[in-house]
Amino acid sequence: MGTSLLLPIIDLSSPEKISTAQLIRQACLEHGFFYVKNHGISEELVERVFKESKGFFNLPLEEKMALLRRDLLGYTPLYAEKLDSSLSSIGDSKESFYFGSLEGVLAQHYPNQWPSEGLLPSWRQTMECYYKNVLSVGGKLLGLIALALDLDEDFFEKVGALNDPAAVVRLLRYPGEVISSDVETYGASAHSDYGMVTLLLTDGVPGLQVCRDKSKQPHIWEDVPAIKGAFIVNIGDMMERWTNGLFRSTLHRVMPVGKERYSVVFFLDPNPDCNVKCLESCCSETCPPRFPPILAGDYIKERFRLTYATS
Ligand SMILES: O=C(O)CCC(=O)C(=O)O
Ligand SMILES: [Fe+2]
Repeated sequence: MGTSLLLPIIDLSSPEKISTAQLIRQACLEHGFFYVKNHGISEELVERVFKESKGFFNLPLEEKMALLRRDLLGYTPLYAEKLDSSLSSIGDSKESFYFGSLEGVLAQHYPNQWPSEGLLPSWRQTMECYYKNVLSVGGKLLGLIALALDLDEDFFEKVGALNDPAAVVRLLRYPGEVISSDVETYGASAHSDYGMVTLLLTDGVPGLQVCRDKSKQPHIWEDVPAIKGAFIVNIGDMMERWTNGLFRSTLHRVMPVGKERYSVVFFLDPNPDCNVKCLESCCSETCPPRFPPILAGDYIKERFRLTYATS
Protein backbone atom coordinates (compact mmCIF):
# COMPACT_ATOMS: atom_id res chain seq x y z
CA MET A 1 0.00 0.00 0.00
CA GLY A 2 1.12 3.59 -0.56
CA THR A 3 1.29 6.46 1.88
CA SER A 4 -1.72 7.25 4.06
CA LEU A 5 -3.47 10.54 3.65
CA LEU A 6 -4.40 12.56 6.73
CA LEU A 7 -7.77 13.96 5.76
CA PRO A 8 -9.53 16.67 7.77
CA ILE A 9 -12.11 15.50 10.33
CA ILE A 10 -15.37 17.45 10.48
CA ASP A 11 -17.42 17.30 13.68
CA LEU A 12 -21.08 17.40 12.61
CA SER A 13 -22.27 17.97 16.18
CA SER A 14 -20.44 21.29 16.49
CA PRO A 15 -22.81 24.21 17.12
CA GLU A 16 -20.31 26.50 15.34
CA LYS A 17 -21.81 26.22 11.85
CA ILE A 18 -19.73 28.94 10.24
CA SER A 19 -16.38 27.60 11.40
CA THR A 20 -17.45 24.04 10.48
CA ALA A 21 -18.42 25.31 7.01
CA GLN A 22 -14.98 26.96 6.72
CA LEU A 23 -13.28 23.64 7.52
CA ILE A 24 -15.44 21.91 4.92
CA ARG A 25 -14.54 24.57 2.36
CA GLN A 26 -10.83 24.02 2.98
CA ALA A 27 -11.26 20.24 2.72
CA CYS A 28 -13.22 20.55 -0.54
CA LEU A 29 -10.64 22.91 -2.07
CA GLU A 30 -7.68 20.73 -1.13
CA HIS A 31 -8.87 17.15 -1.22
CA GLY A 32 -12.53 16.77 -2.10
CA PHE A 33 -12.43 14.13 0.65
CA PHE A 34 -12.88 14.41 4.42
CA TYR A 35 -14.13 12.47 7.45
CA VAL A 36 -17.37 13.29 9.27
CA LYS A 37 -17.70 12.26 12.92
CA ASN A 38 -20.45 12.72 15.51
CA HIS A 39 -23.08 12.44 12.79
CA GLY A 40 -25.71 10.99 15.11
CA ILE A 41 -26.13 7.54 13.48
CA SER A 42 -25.68 4.93 16.21
CA GLU A 43 -22.91 2.35 16.06
CA GLU A 44 -25.55 -0.25 16.75
CA LEU A 45 -27.48 0.63 13.56
CA VAL A 46 -24.27 0.62 11.51
CA GLU A 47 -23.37 -2.84 12.87
CA ARG A 48 -26.83 -4.13 11.95
CA VAL A 49 -26.49 -2.77 8.40
CA PHE A 50 -23.16 -4.58 7.91
CA LYS A 51 -24.58 -7.78 9.41
CA GLU A 52 -27.63 -7.71 7.12
CA SER A 53 -25.43 -6.87 4.13
CA LYS A 54 -23.27 -9.95 4.83
CA GLY A 55 -26.44 -12.00 5.17
CA PHE A 56 -27.52 -10.91 1.71
CA PHE A 57 -24.21 -11.52 -0.06
CA ASN A 58 -23.97 -14.96 1.60
CA LEU A 59 -27.22 -16.04 -0.07
CA PRO A 60 -26.94 -18.56 -2.93
CA LEU A 61 -26.21 -16.83 -6.25
CA GLU A 62 -29.62 -17.76 -7.68
CA GLU A 63 -31.40 -15.90 -4.85
CA LYS A 64 -29.29 -12.82 -5.55
CA MET A 65 -29.76 -13.12 -9.33
CA ALA A 66 -33.53 -13.11 -8.76
CA LEU A 67 -33.03 -9.48 -7.62
CA LEU A 68 -30.84 -8.53 -10.59
CA ARG A 69 -30.56 -4.78 -11.09
CA ARG A 70 -33.55 -3.29 -12.89
CA ASP A 71 -33.86 0.44 -13.54
CA LEU A 72 -30.74 1.07 -11.48
CA LEU A 73 -31.86 -0.78 -8.33
CA GLY A 74 -31.06 -4.32 -7.17
CA TYR A 75 -28.16 -6.75 -7.39
CA THR A 76 -25.06 -6.45 -9.60
CA PRO A 77 -22.91 -9.60 -9.75
CA LEU A 78 -19.10 -9.79 -9.75
CA TYR A 79 -17.41 -8.07 -12.73
CA ALA A 80 -20.70 -6.53 -13.97
CA GLU A 81 -19.41 -3.00 -13.62
CA LYS A 82 -16.30 -1.24 -14.87
CA LEU A 83 -15.95 2.19 -13.27
CA ASP A 84 -12.95 3.07 -15.43
CA SER A 85 -14.36 2.38 -18.90
CA SER A 86 -10.94 2.98 -20.51
CA LEU A 87 -9.56 -0.25 -18.99
CA SER A 88 -9.26 -3.36 -21.13
CA SER A 89 -9.56 -5.68 -18.12
CA ILE A 90 -12.69 -7.56 -17.15
CA GLY A 91 -15.04 -5.64 -14.85
CA ASP A 92 -14.41 -4.67 -11.24
CA SER A 93 -14.08 -7.44 -8.68
CA LYS A 94 -17.08 -6.67 -6.49
CA GLU A 95 -20.75 -7.47 -6.11
CA SER A 96 -23.29 -4.93 -4.97
CA PHE A 97 -26.87 -4.18 -4.11
CA TYR A 98 -28.57 -0.82 -4.68
CA PHE A 99 -31.69 0.52 -3.03
CA GLY A 100 -33.16 4.01 -3.17
CA SER A 101 -36.07 6.30 -2.35
CA LEU A 102 -38.68 4.97 0.04
CA GLU A 103 -41.41 7.48 -0.84
CA GLY A 104 -42.24 10.12 -3.44
CA VAL A 105 -42.33 10.11 -7.24
CA LEU A 106 -38.89 8.48 -7.66
CA ALA A 107 -39.90 5.62 -5.33
CA GLN A 108 -42.96 5.03 -7.52
CA HIS A 109 -40.97 5.08 -10.76
CA TYR A 110 -38.06 3.08 -9.38
CA PRO A 111 -39.49 0.65 -6.81
CA ASN A 112 -36.98 -1.07 -4.56
CA GLN A 113 -36.43 -4.79 -4.84
CA TRP A 114 -36.17 -6.32 -1.37
CA PRO A 115 -34.88 -9.80 -0.47
CA SER A 116 -37.75 -11.98 0.75
CA GLU A 117 -38.65 -11.74 4.43
CA GLY A 118 -38.48 -15.50 4.61
CA LEU A 119 -34.76 -15.35 3.81
CA LEU A 120 -33.78 -12.18 5.66
CA PRO A 121 -36.57 -11.19 8.10
CA SER A 122 -35.13 -7.93 9.47
CA TRP A 123 -33.34 -6.79 6.31
CA ARG A 124 -35.83 -4.31 4.90
CA GLN A 125 -36.57 -2.65 8.22
CA THR A 126 -32.84 -2.21 8.95
CA MET A 127 -32.08 -0.82 5.50
CA GLU A 128 -35.05 1.57 5.53
CA CYS A 129 -33.98 2.84 8.94
CA TYR A 130 -30.42 3.40 7.71
CA TYR A 131 -31.66 5.12 4.54
CA LYS A 132 -33.71 7.66 6.53
CA ASN A 133 -30.82 8.33 8.91
CA VAL A 134 -28.11 8.73 6.29
CA LEU A 135 -30.38 10.92 4.12
CA SER A 136 -30.82 13.25 7.06
CA VAL A 137 -27.04 13.41 7.66
CA GLY A 138 -26.53 14.08 3.94
CA GLY A 139 -29.05 16.93 4.01
CA LYS A 140 -27.33 18.49 7.01
CA LEU A 141 -23.98 18.20 5.28
CA LEU A 142 -25.30 19.86 2.13
CA GLY A 143 -26.50 22.77 4.26
CA LEU A 144 -22.93 23.18 5.51
CA ILE A 145 -21.53 22.78 1.99
CA ALA A 146 -23.89 25.58 0.86
CA LEU A 147 -22.60 27.78 3.69
CA ALA A 148 -19.05 26.83 2.68
CA LEU A 149 -19.85 28.30 -0.77
CA ASP A 150 -21.25 31.51 0.79
CA LEU A 151 -24.75 30.45 -0.24
CA ASP A 152 -27.88 30.26 1.90
CA GLU A 153 -27.94 27.11 3.99
CA ASP A 154 -31.07 25.94 2.12
CA PHE A 155 -29.62 26.63 -1.35
CA PHE A 156 -29.80 22.97 -2.47
CA GLU A 157 -33.43 22.82 -1.33
CA LYS A 158 -34.25 26.03 -3.18
CA VAL A 159 -32.82 24.78 -6.50
CA GLY A 160 -34.85 21.58 -6.17
CA ALA A 161 -31.90 19.23 -5.67
CA LEU A 162 -33.28 17.90 -2.40
CA ASN A 163 -36.90 17.80 -3.45
CA ASP A 164 -37.26 14.02 -3.90
CA PRO A 165 -33.49 13.57 -4.30
CA ALA A 166 -32.00 10.67 -6.27
CA ALA A 167 -30.39 9.25 -3.14
CA VAL A 168 -29.17 5.68 -3.26
CA VAL A 169 -27.54 3.28 -0.82
CA ARG A 170 -25.14 0.78 -2.30
CA LEU A 171 -24.01 -2.25 -0.33
CA LEU A 172 -20.71 -3.63 -1.58
CA ARG A 173 -18.76 -6.84 -1.11
CA TYR A 174 -15.24 -7.24 -2.48
CA PRO A 175 -14.16 -10.91 -2.47
CA GLY A 176 -10.86 -11.75 -0.76
CA GLU A 177 -9.69 -14.03 -3.52
CA VAL A 178 -9.18 -12.57 -6.99
CA ILE A 179 -9.19 -14.52 -10.21
CA SER A 180 -5.81 -14.73 -11.90
CA SER A 181 -5.70 -12.60 -15.00
CA ASP A 182 -3.02 -11.13 -17.26
CA VAL A 183 -4.41 -7.67 -16.71
CA GLU A 184 -4.64 -5.95 -13.36
CA THR A 185 -8.06 -6.23 -11.72
CA TYR A 186 -9.45 -3.74 -9.25
CA GLY A 187 -12.06 -3.88 -6.52
CA ALA A 188 -13.31 -0.60 -7.92
CA SER A 189 -11.31 0.90 -10.78
CA ALA A 190 -10.40 4.61 -10.79
CA HIS A 191 -13.41 6.90 -10.93
CA SER A 192 -14.99 9.98 -9.46
CA ASP A 193 -18.54 9.80 -8.11
CA TYR A 194 -21.29 11.31 -10.25
CA GLY A 195 -23.47 13.22 -7.84
CA MET A 196 -23.35 15.90 -5.15
CA VAL A 197 -21.80 14.16 -2.18
CA THR A 198 -21.01 10.56 -1.13
CA LEU A 199 -20.97 9.19 2.43
CA LEU A 200 -19.01 5.97 2.84
CA LEU A 201 -18.67 3.45 5.67
CA THR A 202 -16.29 0.50 5.47
CA ASP A 203 -15.62 -2.51 7.67
CA GLY A 204 -12.07 -1.26 8.29
CA VAL A 205 -10.37 -3.50 5.70
CA PRO A 206 -8.01 -1.23 3.72
CA GLY A 207 -8.06 -0.76 -0.05
CA LEU A 208 -9.51 2.72 -0.67
CA GLN A 209 -7.05 5.07 -2.35
CA VAL A 210 -7.33 8.60 -3.73
CA CYS A 211 -5.41 10.45 -6.40
CA ARG A 212 -5.38 14.10 -5.48
CA ASP A 213 -4.19 15.42 -8.84
CA LYS A 214 -5.90 13.66 -11.72
CA SER A 215 -4.13 15.85 -14.28
CA LYS A 216 -0.65 14.73 -13.20
CA GLN A 217 0.85 11.56 -14.76
CA PRO A 218 1.68 9.06 -13.47
CA HIS A 219 -1.16 9.15 -10.95
CA ILE A 220 -0.04 9.15 -7.33
CA TRP A 221 -2.30 7.04 -5.12
CA GLU A 222 -2.61 7.52 -1.37
CA ASP A 223 -4.43 5.26 1.11
CA VAL A 224 -7.47 6.51 2.97
CA PRO A 225 -7.73 4.54 6.21
CA ALA A 226 -11.11 4.11 7.90
CA ILE A 227 -11.81 5.86 11.21
CA LYS A 228 -14.23 3.84 13.31
CA GLY A 229 -17.61 5.52 13.53
CA ALA A 230 -16.79 8.25 11.00
CA PHE A 231 -18.02 8.64 7.43
CA ILE A 232 -15.53 9.11 4.63
CA VAL A 233 -17.17 11.86 2.58
CA ASN A 234 -16.32 12.95 -0.93
CA ILE A 235 -17.52 15.52 -3.41
CA GLY A 236 -19.10 14.27 -6.66
CA ASP A 237 -18.88 15.51 -10.24
CA MET A 238 -22.12 17.46 -10.19
CA MET A 239 -20.86 19.52 -7.24
CA GLU A 240 -17.66 20.07 -9.22
CA ARG A 241 -19.78 21.35 -12.13
CA TRP A 242 -21.83 23.62 -9.85
CA THR A 243 -18.65 25.12 -8.41
CA ASN A 244 -16.77 25.33 -11.74
CA GLY A 245 -14.09 22.98 -10.43
CA LEU A 246 -13.54 24.91 -7.19
CA PHE A 247 -14.73 21.96 -5.09
CA ARG A 248 -12.93 18.88 -6.25
CA SER A 249 -14.42 15.61 -7.25
CA THR A 250 -11.41 13.46 -6.55
CA LEU A 251 -10.40 10.30 -8.39
CA HIS A 252 -10.49 7.21 -6.16
CA ARG A 253 -10.35 3.43 -6.42
CA VAL A 254 -10.43 0.29 -4.29
CA MET A 255 -7.46 -2.08 -4.56
CA PRO A 256 -7.81 -5.78 -3.79
CA VAL A 257 -5.89 -6.55 -0.58
CA GLY A 258 -6.39 -10.32 -0.47
CA LYS A 259 -9.08 -9.98 2.17
CA GLU A 260 -12.85 -9.87 1.90
CA ARG A 261 -14.12 -6.31 2.31
CA TYR A 262 -17.58 -4.82 2.88
CA SER A 263 -18.60 -1.21 2.47
CA VAL A 264 -21.83 0.78 2.48
CA VAL A 265 -22.00 3.81 0.21
CA PHE A 266 -24.63 6.55 0.15
CA PHE A 267 -24.77 8.63 -3.01
CA LEU A 268 -26.74 11.83 -2.57
CA ASP A 269 -27.62 13.02 -6.07
CA PRO A 270 -29.97 15.86 -7.08
CA ASN A 271 -33.54 15.30 -8.23
CA PRO A 272 -33.35 14.41 -11.97
CA ASP A 273 -35.17 17.65 -12.93
CA CYS A 274 -32.67 19.86 -11.11
CA ASN A 275 -30.67 22.08 -13.45
CA VAL A 276 -26.99 21.93 -12.46
CA LYS A 277 -25.43 25.16 -13.65
CA CYS A 278 -22.32 27.05 -12.63
CA LEU A 279 -22.82 29.16 -9.48
CA GLU A 280 -22.52 32.88 -10.13
CA SER A 281 -19.94 33.20 -7.37
CA CYS A 282 -17.76 30.59 -9.09
CA CYS A 283 -17.39 32.23 -12.51
CA SER A 284 -16.43 35.57 -13.97
CA GLU A 285 -15.38 37.07 -17.31
CA THR A 286 -11.86 35.80 -16.80
CA CYS A 287 -13.03 32.47 -15.42
CA PRO A 288 -16.01 31.40 -17.56
CA PRO A 289 -18.09 28.29 -16.78
CA ARG A 290 -16.16 25.14 -17.75
CA PHE A 291 -19.28 23.01 -18.04
CA PRO A 292 -22.62 23.82 -19.72
CA PRO A 293 -25.78 23.60 -17.59
CA ILE A 294 -27.25 20.09 -17.53
CA LEU A 295 -30.27 18.37 -16.01
CA ALA A 296 -29.08 16.08 -13.22
CA GLY A 297 -31.13 13.18 -14.64
CA ASP A 298 -29.51 13.46 -18.09
CA TYR A 299 -26.04 13.64 -16.59
CA ILE A 300 -26.48 10.58 -14.37
CA LYS A 301 -28.05 8.53 -17.18
CA GLU A 302 -25.03 9.11 -19.41
CA ARG A 303 -22.53 8.25 -16.65
CA PHE A 304 -24.33 4.98 -15.89
CA ARG A 305 -24.46 4.16 -19.59
CA LEU A 306 -20.67 4.47 -19.85
CA THR A 307 -20.03 2.46 -16.65
CA TYR A 308 -22.14 -0.49 -17.72
CA ALA A 309 -21.66 -0.26 -21.50
CA THR A 310 -18.52 -2.37 -21.66
CA SER A 311 -19.50 -5.12 -19.26
O1 LIG B 1 -16.00 0.63 -1.28
C1 LIG B 1 -15.41 1.69 -1.17
O2 LIG B 1 -14.63 1.93 -0.24
C2 LIG B 1 -15.60 2.78 -2.22
C3 LIG B 1 -16.64 2.48 -3.26
C4 LIG B 1 -16.78 3.56 -4.27
O3 LIG B 1 -15.94 4.39 -4.45
C5 LIG B 1 -18.03 3.64 -5.09
O4 LIG B 1 -18.83 2.68 -5.09
O5 LIG B 1 -18.22 4.68 -5.76
FE1 LIG C 1 -16.73 6.06 -5.58
